[in-house]
Amino acid sequence: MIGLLGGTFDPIHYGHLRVALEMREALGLDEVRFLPCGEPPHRGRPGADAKTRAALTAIALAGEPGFVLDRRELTRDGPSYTYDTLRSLREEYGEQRPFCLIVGADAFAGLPSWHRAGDLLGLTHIAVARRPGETPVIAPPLAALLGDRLTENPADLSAAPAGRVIWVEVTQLAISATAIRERLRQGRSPRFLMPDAVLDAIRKQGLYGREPQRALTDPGVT
Ligand SMILES: Nc1ncnc2c1ncn2[C@@H]1O[C@H](COP(=O)(O)OP(=O)(O)OP(=O)(O)O)[C@@H](O)[C@H]1O
Ligand SMILES: O=C(O)c1ccc[n+]([C@@H]2O[C@H](COP(=O)([O-])O)[C@@H](O)[C@H]2O)c1
Repeated sequence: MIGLLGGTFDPIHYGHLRVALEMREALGLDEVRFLPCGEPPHRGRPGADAKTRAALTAIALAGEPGFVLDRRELTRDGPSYTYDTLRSLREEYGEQRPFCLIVGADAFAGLPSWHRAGDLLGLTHIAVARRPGETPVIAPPLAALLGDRLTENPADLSAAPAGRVIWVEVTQLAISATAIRERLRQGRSPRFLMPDAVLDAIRKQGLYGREPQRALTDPGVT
């Protein structure tokens, strides 16, 4: 089964990486494809352009087997609708390969407003990252989409190409790209919230505002 983690990744951080890894383990995914949005459908313009966000994502994934950068949303015109991405993946992998779209609970709550929301579960399973101890609140429009598709058994997902929804408990890391951008803008460090290699690239390219120079050189510490 292929895991699909779409996001604006503006920039990628440990919240994304950790959820991908725990989903891979919990669901026995063959790989997790990270799909940076070209043009995010439901939000304003990102802080960095699509090519840059994808390049930072590539840096973050380097060296982790089974984590793959998928650039297909970057080259499409218009909003990066997940429905179009799933159709494109189906053309590549055929109708039988199980897909599992990975989403955070926040993104999942907004699912009814997505483009062709009613058709998505015909193309993929969905795994929702749940905080430990959290009882998911499912509003009526989402309940209508879900029907009886909820399962607690990962084997139900491997057994079919699409159509089931599972909640997976993941270590909650209260990290958001918004908070990272804000820190960078204010000259505060986002170190340890994201891979050092990603932060180095951000600093080198002067993205998301500037951080102050260190007053002292500290050999061996970056
Ligand atoms: N800390 C986190 N833990 C679990 N899932 C996360 C976390 N941060 C983001 N996600 C999920 O990853 C996917 C992509 O998220 P996105 O790129 O919008 O990151 P973000 O940090 O939420 O960004 P922003 O703060 O700019 O909204 C979404 O499904 C989102 O719910
Ligand atoms: O297809 C849609 O209409 C749609 C609407 C909102 C979000 N999405 C997808 O959900 C993923 C997370 O979105 P975001 O805005 O939290 O980065 C990303 O892959 C988006 O393309 C998709």
